[in-house]
Amino acid sequence: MSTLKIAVQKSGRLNDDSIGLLKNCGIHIDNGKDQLKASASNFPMDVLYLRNGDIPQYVEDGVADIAIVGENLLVEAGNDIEVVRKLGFSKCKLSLAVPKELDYEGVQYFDGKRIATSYPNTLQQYLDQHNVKADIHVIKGSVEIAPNIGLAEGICDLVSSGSTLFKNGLKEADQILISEAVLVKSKKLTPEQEELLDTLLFRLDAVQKGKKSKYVLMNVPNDKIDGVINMLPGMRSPTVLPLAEAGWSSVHTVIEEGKFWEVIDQLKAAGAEGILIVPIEKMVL
Ligand SMILES: Nc1ncnc2c1ncn2[C@@H]1O[C@H](COP(=O)(O)OP(=O)(O)OP(=O)(O)O)[C@@H](O)[C@H]1O
Ligand SMILES: O=P(O)(O)OC[C@H]1O[C@H](OP(=O)(O)OP(=O)(O)O)[C@H](O)[C@@H]1O
Ligand SMILES: [Mg+2]
Repeated sequence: MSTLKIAVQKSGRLNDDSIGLLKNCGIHIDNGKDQLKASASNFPMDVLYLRNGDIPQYVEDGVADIAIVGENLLVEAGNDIEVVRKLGFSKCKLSLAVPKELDYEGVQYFDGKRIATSYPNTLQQYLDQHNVKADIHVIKGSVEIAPNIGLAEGICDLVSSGSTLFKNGLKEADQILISEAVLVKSKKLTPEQEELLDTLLFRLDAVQKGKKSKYVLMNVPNDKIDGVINMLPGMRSPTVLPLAEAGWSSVHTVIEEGKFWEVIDQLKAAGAEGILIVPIEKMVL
C-alpha cells in the first residue's frame, strides 16, 4: 500500500505547530523519544524528523514526499518543489537592520558595507534588484550580534516581535520578504500519493476554516428575528430554535471572526441578547 512520507522539523520553531496540525487532522503518530522516523497508526503516513535547513533538498530528491517548512527557506534554497498550502503559523519577516542611532535613508546605505546574514542568496537577490554592492558575511546564528562586535555594519535576519533587534541596539531598515510555515510537495508523487495528499488537504482545510470562524448563539425576541437575520453574514441560513420562554428564540450561525466584530453592535441594537461565541474545531462546507 502507498504511504506519504512527511518531513517536519525535528526541533525548533516549527516543530510543535507542525505536529499539532497533524494531530488536528486526526493523524495519530506513535512517537518514541529520539525517534527520527515514526509511523501514523491510523493514516498511511510516515513522519521524518529532520533539520529545517535540510528539508527542501529531501523533498526535491523525493526522499520526503511532502514537508512543513518556513517559506523563507524555500526562497533561500531555491529548490524545485511546490507549495500546496500556507499554514498560518511561524509568521516572520526577513529584514535588513542597522544600528538604531543611524540615520537610515534607504538601501543605498549598504553600498560598500558589510552585511551579516544566514540568508545570503535572498539578500544577494535583493541587493542586485536595487543595484547595491555589499560584502555579505554568512553566519549561521546570533546574527544580531554582528554590528556590536565589528563584524558588519548591518544585518539581514528574521524578525518577528522585533525584540532581538531591540535588545541588540538595532532597528529594522528594509523588509525583504514575509514568511510563514507552508506545506510543500515533491514533484515525484505517484497518483496514489496524490490521492493521499488530497485526503490530508481536505482535513487541513476543514481545520483551517474552523479556526477562522466562530459559532455564534444569541437570544432574540421573535418580532426582531428578521432584522437580526438580515445582518448575519453566515454560512447559509441561520438556525432558529424556540426558547422555553415564550416570545424568544435562540439564533445560531457561523461567522468569520473578523466580520463578527463589525456586526456585534448592530446585532445588540437590533435586539440580540446573551450572545455566545464558541470556537469551531473543524468545518466542512
Ligand atoms: N522569530 C521567529 N518568529 C517566527 N518564525 C520564525 C522565527 N524565526 C524563525 N522562524 C521560522 O521558523 C523556521 C525555523 O526556524 P528555527 O530557528 O527553528 O530553525 P532553523 O535554525 O532555521 O533550522 P534547523 O532545524 O535547520 O536548525 C524558519 O525557517 C522561519 O520560517
Ligand atoms: O523578532 P524576534 O521575535 O526577536 O525573533 C527574531 C529572532 O528569532 C530567530 O532566531 P531564533 O530564536 O530562532 O534563534 P536561532 O538563531 O538559534 O535560530 C531569528 O533568527 C531572530 O534572531
Ligand atoms: Mg532560528
